Amino acid sequence: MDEIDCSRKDGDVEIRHPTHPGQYTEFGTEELRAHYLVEDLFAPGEIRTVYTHQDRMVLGGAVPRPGTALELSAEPPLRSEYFCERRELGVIALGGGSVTADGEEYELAHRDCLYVGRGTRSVSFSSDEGARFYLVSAPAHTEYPTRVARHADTTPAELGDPATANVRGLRKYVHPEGIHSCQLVMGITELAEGSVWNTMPCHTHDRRTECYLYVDLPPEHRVIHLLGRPDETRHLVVRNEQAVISPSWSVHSGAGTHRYGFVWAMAGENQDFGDMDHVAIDELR
Ligand SMILES: O=C(O)C(=O)C[C@H](O)C(=O)CO
Ligand SMILES: [Zn+2]
Repeated sequence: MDEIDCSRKDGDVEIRHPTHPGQYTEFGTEELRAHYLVEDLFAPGEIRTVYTHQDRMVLGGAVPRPGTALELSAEPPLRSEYFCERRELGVIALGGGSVTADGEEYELAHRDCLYVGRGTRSVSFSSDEGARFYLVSAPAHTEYPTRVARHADTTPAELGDPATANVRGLRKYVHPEGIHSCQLVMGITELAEGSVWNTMPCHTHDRRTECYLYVDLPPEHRVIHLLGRPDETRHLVVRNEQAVISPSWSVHSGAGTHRYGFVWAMAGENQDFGDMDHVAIDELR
């Protein structure tokens, strides 16, 4: 296959084009990574963003230096005056810091979530503790209030079993019974010590794109993330704080060489968490 331009830049934003489920089977390791893996979202003193045409989600990382706030701007691909002019934004703090939205400061502890509604003109990030902020945005048709969900106040759904090495707690932050949004559904799943599998048995969801950001993985460890159609899977070897974009036709599951957690975020046709196309383990190939 000819080399393809799968991650061009527009301004400072990396652009990812959608792929057809017939294409990825022809991809080698580098093309798989260039299409589906987001490797370097977090850099000191920068806000980095990746615009995927999969449900037009934007993934980002903001890493403010102590004493200097970083302001989120509307980069050229958005063709808008300010970032949230037509978009909503979910933020997960990785470390303690604050987000200021239209002059209101929200203090976030590690793993807290801030939802920023459409129409918010200014959003900035600051931290004296070296926090990283993970950003996920989707187009929004109306305005919902900006709100915080605290990790400490959210009761996780307990999933999995020690016998299948997939004991994990799933916290929902942005969802129809929690923080209201137009499209975004977002939360965090944390594996128990000794568990390594996420989202197995796995699923696709034909009506949404889903992105995972892996966290809590020591530098020398990796997650083997499964993607592709259930009957023809491929894998990505993923480091800590790297993200994976899963098209609607792709499974999204993984096993780590160590316990870890991951931020999951979806956008698309509906917000029904249970709207999954389940795949039995014996259907996987
Ligand atoms: O551990 C899990 O299972 C998950 O966290 C699943 C994701 O939330 C997901 O894929 C939702 O569609
Ligand atoms: Zn899913």
